[in-house]
Amino acid sequence: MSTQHRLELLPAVDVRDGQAVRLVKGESGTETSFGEPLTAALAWQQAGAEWIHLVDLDAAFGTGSNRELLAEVVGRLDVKVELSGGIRDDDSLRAALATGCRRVNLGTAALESPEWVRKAIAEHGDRIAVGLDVVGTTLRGRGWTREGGDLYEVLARLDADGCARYVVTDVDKDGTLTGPNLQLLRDVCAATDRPVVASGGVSSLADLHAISGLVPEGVEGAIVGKALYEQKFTLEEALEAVS
Ligand SMILES: O=C(O)c1ccccc1N[C@@H]1O[C@H](COP(=O)(O)O)[C@@H](O)[C@H]1O
Repeated sequence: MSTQHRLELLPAVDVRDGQAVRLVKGESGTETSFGEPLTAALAWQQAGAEWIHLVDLDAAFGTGSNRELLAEVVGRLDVKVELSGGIRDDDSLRAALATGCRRVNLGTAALESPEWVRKAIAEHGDRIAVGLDVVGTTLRGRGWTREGGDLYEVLARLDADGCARYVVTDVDKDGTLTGPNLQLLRDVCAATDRPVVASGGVSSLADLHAISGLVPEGVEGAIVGKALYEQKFTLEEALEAVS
């Protein structure tokens, strides 16, 4: 059970081929471009963001890397950064943590390399989060293209390994502006005592109110992407709505 009372908001900056983009359901080829990642991240910082959720989509899809660009973005920001995409081995983890980001989010590695993730959690504590990207209750890895096991079995294993928090994405909601999967968030919170960051589907301030209602159950934060880029509301309004 959480003792925190205000939902944290994490504006998303997803980077593909050097550009800030939004995808629909994480499908490659559905990109809408929103310009320079640094410009987007600085705009969210200027608007009051405490966190930026920064994703290297090329690394997640295995189509390349934006490592230097993302390191530059983290270095130019004064706010906390959750960095993800393609962090799957010692080299990529070392490089990600060396950017100065507050924490990294591991996806595929948590499905395919449990021993390595256990070691990473033991060494880096709460600088490691795990992204649980799900369709129904089946996890997805490798750019959300490959099935990776049962959500609750993997969650139990990660809990036992000491994972500090989870970023839970309903893949079918992501980038659709159709509202978050509140039941999924409730179910995950009921299955773990670790904080949960909600991701996927936020479309309105009412959605943020609804996610805020789950803070007592263990939801700590919410990632907001397309709704901000398509100006469904401003970040200032969102921060006010969850205050
Ligand atoms: O955020 C997306 O839209 C996304 C789409 C497709 C794949 C991954 C995506 N984002 C995040 O990438 C990491 C997982 O990367 P990896 O599996 O560790 O290489 C995770 O945070 C996803 O939510």
